[in-house]
This record gives sequence, structure tokens and C-alpha cells, in this order.
Amino acid sequence: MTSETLLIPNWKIRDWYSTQSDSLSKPVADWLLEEDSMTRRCERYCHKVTVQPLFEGYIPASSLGNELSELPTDKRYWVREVFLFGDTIPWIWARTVVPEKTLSGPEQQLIELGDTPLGRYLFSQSALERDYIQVSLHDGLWGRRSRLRLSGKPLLLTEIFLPSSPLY
Ligand SMILES: C=C(O[C@@H]1C=C(C(=O)O)C=C[C@H]1O)C(=O)O
Repeated sequence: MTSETLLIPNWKIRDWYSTQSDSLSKPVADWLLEEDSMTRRCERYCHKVTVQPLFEGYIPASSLGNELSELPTDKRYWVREVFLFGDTIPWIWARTVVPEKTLSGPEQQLIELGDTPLGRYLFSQSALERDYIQVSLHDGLWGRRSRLRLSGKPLLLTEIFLPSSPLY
């Protein structure tokens, strides 16, 4: 299955709704409620994790869906969408939305990640906090949305677990 056939329609992300987490089986909950790096978790299930950026750039608030209600108002937002691969298999589609005000100081590195997994930066920062994790089930695919903070500055991370992911 090529990555092109796995594009997750953004409208699904914009119309995100959370699913009652009490409906989770333990194996699925272990994945979705992972507090540590998802990249590091995936590395336990393959030889190499790689990330393929699909989109990186600034977008206005008007292009965000209900992600806007989870983030402070800002002039524009840095959006990064990637596929995360376990060896050659696409396992996760991820979308990160970062208010421009978050991109101050060392967080400016977030716009220079390229094919470096976001987790390599996030989990090297002592000032990383996770406000919450919401879980969701869209068309049979489990997903989670985390609001993270770096030195108190927020960003929103949505991860959709693709059919070949070891979560299933
Ligand atoms: C956020 C992490 O990194 C992974 C890589 C991402 C990226 O490179 O944009 C996004 C989400 C994760 O699946 C993580 O390791 O927890």
C-alpha cells in the first residue's frame, strides 16, 4: 500500500470528535495513552522508524477546524503533516499545529524538523508537559489528539493509527 493511497482527509481532522475512552481495550489504550514518545514506542516494533513530511507551512486560523478551540488565538499557525513509517510500512499519519507565538526561543527548531521525528525534539526538552489526550475512532481507525506544552507554550498533535500499525 503506497503512502499516496493513505492520505487522511483533513476534514476528518478538523471535525475531530473524541470517543469515550472507557470503550478502549487494554492493548489499544496502551498505545493511545502512551505518555512517552510515540516514535520511541514504534521503534520497539521495527528496525527503523522514519518520517516523511507531507506538508509543512503556515496557515491562517480560518483554515483550522475545531483545532482552533484547543489553541490560543494567533495570527497564524505552523502546520506539519507526516507519515511515520515502521521500516517501510506507514503506521501513523500525524498533524501538528503550532501557534506562531509558541515558535519563540528554542521552539523555532519546530519549523526546521524536516524528516526528523517531532518526538526527537519534544522528548529532549525538560519543559515538555501534556495537558491531555483525547482518543477517537474515525472510520475504524483509532486516533489521539494531545495538547502539549513546551515551556508552557501550547501545540496540538493529532495522530491517526493506520491499518498496518502495530496498535491493531
Ligand atoms: C510526536 C512524536 O513524533 C512522531 C512524529 C511526528 C512528526 O515527525 O511530526 C508526529 C507524531 C509522532 O507520531 C512522538 O515521538 O511522540
